[in-house]
Amino acid sequence: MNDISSPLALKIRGLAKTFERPAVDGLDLTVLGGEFYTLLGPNGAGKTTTLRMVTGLQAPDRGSISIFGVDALADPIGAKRIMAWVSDEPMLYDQFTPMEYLDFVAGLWGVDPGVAETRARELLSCLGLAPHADERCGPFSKGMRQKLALAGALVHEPRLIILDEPFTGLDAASSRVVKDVLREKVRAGCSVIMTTHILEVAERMADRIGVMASGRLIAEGRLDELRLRAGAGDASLEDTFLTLVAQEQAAA
Ligand SMILES: Nc1ncnc2c1ncn2[C@@H]1O[C@H](COP(=O)(O)OP(=O)(O)OP(=O)(O)O)[C@@H](O)[C@H]1O
Repeated sequence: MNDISSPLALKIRGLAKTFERPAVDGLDLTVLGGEFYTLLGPNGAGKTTTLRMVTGLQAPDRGSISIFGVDALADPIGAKRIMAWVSDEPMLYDQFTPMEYLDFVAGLWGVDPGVAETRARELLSCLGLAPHADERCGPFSKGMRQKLALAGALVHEPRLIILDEPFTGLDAASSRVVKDVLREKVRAGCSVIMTTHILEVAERMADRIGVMASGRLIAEGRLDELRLRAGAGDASLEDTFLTLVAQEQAAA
């Protein structure tokens, strides 16, 4: 049952997926409207599998996923209309120029062509791709492709933006630009959930940080709350994170 007045950007309950072993193991996770949420965890913790289930790329074994009150399992198209997914290996059409790509993606979402063109130019400008707007994407660098994928994900003005490792392979200038665009989106009321291994990004950008291990959320909160939880005093996020994961492994 959809409840589109829900203030929760993302509500995951009892989510589970097993491959050879459980990858996501009864996960409960909530992202508030207007919140920047960062998901941390060691390799294999189940972060990407979680996001792939949220975006409909992987079917869960059990559990529920609601996006602003839209049941993402019962109404995947309704859910996709209000979210964006940026994977760590974006698929682009090499023969398209950025403007053609954005026009194509906007068309899939039924965005009015005039509106789409304005948005496309704004996004390319914000992301520093305006000088390449009419060049074919084929020879683009990884960073340029990553930024164009982000533009493509934002062209239908989603309310929830989901990113898997968006800063991997970006140089300092590109990282800054992507951070600025995401911050601006959150200022405008969007919600973001993002995985990263770059703890400094989580520390600087996240309203709340969730730490996953073995398919479950083992800790969640603001950095000061996580420090308290880890008994880590004024330790860095890296120390706090490593302490939390070690505590979980010791308890397992
Ligand atoms: N399609 C798949 N088939 C089999 N096993 C899979 C598949 N996808 C993920 N897994 C397994 O599920 C577990 C969780 O993987 P996942 O990619 O979700 O972790 P992650 O936290 O994103 O890790 P990383 O930080 O390394 O990206 C791992 O053990 C992984 O090998």
